[in-house]
Amino acid sequence: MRKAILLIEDETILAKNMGLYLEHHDCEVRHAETAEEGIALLDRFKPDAVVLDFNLPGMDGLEALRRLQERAPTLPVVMITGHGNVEMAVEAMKLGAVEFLTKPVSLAKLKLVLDRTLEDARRDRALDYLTSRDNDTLPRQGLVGESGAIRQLRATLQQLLEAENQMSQSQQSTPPAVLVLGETGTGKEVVARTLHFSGRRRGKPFVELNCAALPADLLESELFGHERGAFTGANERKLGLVETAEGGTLFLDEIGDMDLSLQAKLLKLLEERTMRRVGGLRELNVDVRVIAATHRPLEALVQEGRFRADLYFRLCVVRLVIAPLREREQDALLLAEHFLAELAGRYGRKAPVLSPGAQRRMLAHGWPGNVRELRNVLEQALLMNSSGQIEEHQLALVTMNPTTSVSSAMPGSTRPAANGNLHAGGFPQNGFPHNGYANSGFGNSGFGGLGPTTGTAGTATPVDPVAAAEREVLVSALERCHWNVSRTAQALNLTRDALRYRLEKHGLQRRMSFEPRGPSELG
Ligand SMILES: Nc1ncnc2c1ncn2[C@@H]1O[C@H](COP(=O)(O)OP(=O)(O)OP(=O)(O)O)[C@@H](O)[C@H]1O
Repeated sequence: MRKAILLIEDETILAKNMGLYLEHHDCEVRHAETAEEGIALLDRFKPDAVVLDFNLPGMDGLEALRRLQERAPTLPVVMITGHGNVEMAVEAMKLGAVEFLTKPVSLAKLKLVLDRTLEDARRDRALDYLTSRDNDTLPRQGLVGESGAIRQLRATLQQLLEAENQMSQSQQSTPPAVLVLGETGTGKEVVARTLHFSGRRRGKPFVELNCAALPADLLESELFGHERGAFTGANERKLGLVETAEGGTLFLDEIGDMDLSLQAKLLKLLEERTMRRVGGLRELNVDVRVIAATHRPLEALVQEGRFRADLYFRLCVVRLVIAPLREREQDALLLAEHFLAELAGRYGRKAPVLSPGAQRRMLAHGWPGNVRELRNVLEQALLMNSSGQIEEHQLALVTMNPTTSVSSAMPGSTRPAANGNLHAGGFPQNGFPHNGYANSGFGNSGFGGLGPTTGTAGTATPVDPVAAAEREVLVSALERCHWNVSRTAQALNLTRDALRYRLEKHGLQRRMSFEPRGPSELG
């Protein structure tokens, strides 16, 4: 991306040379001969950095620096002066100048300084973003649940936190790695966040990365960063997430999917507290606490040679296992109450209660998608409900086709996956699963309460209960949002395209066209 650089320099030849050089290196440059002119350019040009001369006609460089800082406190300013002006340089640094160059200016050095300055600014912005996002997504109540398994987990977390607090400052202060195991949706990330935000590192970044989401080479550069020119396309030096998490926590989700070659680098990080950027020559010291999680049986992966045993043992210094929801059924109703209150608040409604029938249904369900599934089912039920009481038939609990297996079964699961249920998934972007359920007994699962749903042409085709539920959710949300597509998509957490696809599927777009806003919204 081209960087915007504002030069405030009254020496025309120097300014021209700097401008040409920077433009040649993919910068967009504006030049002002006085501080007043430069400050006036700020709003229009919105520079990424300013190069400011000390000795300017009119307002001098220090005063200009003060004004620039007032107007744009995070804007990096590089100062330029003649030789020997040490006092002024010190003053400028105190005022927040990021760098100081003396005349004659080496253009290559100026470029290096700007590169570094802009990279630091990028990292600061990333940290600000991560911190604000963490504050937004921090679970307010931590782990909800009163089952023996959750109480035990909370007690272990408490012990861990106390042990960390007692680590004396003189000792190696990076706490040991933690491995969190549990089926998908059991709350592994909640545990990781609880450890970070309740511990000594809470003021530092919590950085998460899903190791299954990227191919190995991208993952490596994402984690460890790279030097400029390390590979084709590496036009700039980039800091990795390990460095971004300095002083804080790196949460590596789906660690079981990490490539073997990268596992070696991670082991080095854990053992020696050092890392090297891709294409870099220097070992860098880092202080990052690693929390890794997976729904896969890591022990089995070790035996198969797909996960390094030494890394496994290093990660296992603290090993936390979260029981699946079906093994702590009593938590289901507590979690339901918690989510209904939270979601009702979000949708600006009064929290509904669960009817006795709905409670029984929830207690009998297998929850293969665990707490995430429970939350999604309740969100959907809440959207469909207007009576203040959620009935059994409003819970879209999908029973799994016996031929479909849940890949996430953990060792120790008390119920074979094939007897469980398929993740119902709230309102998936690709729609509710509705193939293959015809013979699965799904029709008896309580959707009858939605009433018969006609097809687009009103023909008496056999009712597909999942499609019926989906249609019901759509209609109810559309009505609440006065058939406004954007607002409905937002309410259902869908993209406009995904919603449009679904409206067409259910023949609902014709109805939209009668609404004044409909056709243009549908695009
Ligand atoms: N005990 C709990 N109390 C409150 N909320 C929970 C609890 N467990 C899970 N959740 C919520 O359930 C959802 C899924 O949890 P989370 O993302 O932590 O699961 P996960 O095990 O990391 O899943 P995955 O393996 O798919 O990454 C989140 O919305 C989370 O806030």
